Amino acid sequence: MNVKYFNSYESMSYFAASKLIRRIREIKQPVLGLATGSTPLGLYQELVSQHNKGVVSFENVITFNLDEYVGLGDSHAKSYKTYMRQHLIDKVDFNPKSFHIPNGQAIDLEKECNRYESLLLEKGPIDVQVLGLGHNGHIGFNEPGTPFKTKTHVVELDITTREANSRYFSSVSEVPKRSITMGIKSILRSDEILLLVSGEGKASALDKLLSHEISKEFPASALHRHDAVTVLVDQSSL
Ligand SMILES: N[C@@H]1[C@@H](O)[C@H](O)[C@@H](COP(=O)(O)O)O[C@@H]1O
Repeated sequence: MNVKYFNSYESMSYFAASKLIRRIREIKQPVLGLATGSTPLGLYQELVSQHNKGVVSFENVITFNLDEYVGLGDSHAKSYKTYMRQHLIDKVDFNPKSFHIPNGQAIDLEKECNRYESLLLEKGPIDVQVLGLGHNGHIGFNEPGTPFKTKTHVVELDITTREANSRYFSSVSEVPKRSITMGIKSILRSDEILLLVSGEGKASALDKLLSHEISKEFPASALHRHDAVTVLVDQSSL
């Protein structure tokens, strides 16, 4: 695990964007794994800005998002699908058919998880997977206790996760109780992983990760089982 420290959120985001752009230009049909939350917003802003300058095209890029809330989808302002459209997909020359995200409104959630996992296997492996870090060490929505062998599955969200994410909703009771997330196994299949760490209160999660203790009680520790992980730390925010 390679760890890089940055003095500002902007420099971390710029570095991450440059890395993705390099890969997009190297590979004929790049497959990116994307995250939501506050952390990657600067990265997406930088990708859009570089696209507007003509530095990068997303025409041939395929993307897979990590997760989606159960019950939310196209028409909901707080769905991760809407987030991705607002911050990246609708702002660049992206082929909408190449953007994949679990369908949180599927009637049969188990079937939806299997469909998403099969699609990942068919179109993958993911060339670069972007991750954020939850305060409790979650990656995607893989909460503490998730076995490392899990594939795309339905999760009961921790109350601490719902509270942390309630800032996007009018109250914590509006935050869905479940989500669909790529599993830890699905994430570890990626060729390369970029874990972005930014935000108040993330210092203890980062310390835990860097202690190298591997435990399913701290999902991000599974990343020690992958040999191409870079952790980008925005020191100014911790
Ligand atoms: N499901 C998302 C994760 O994909 C995200 O990486 C993490 C950190 O969020 P933030 O970047 O807002 O701190 O928590 C959320 O719940």
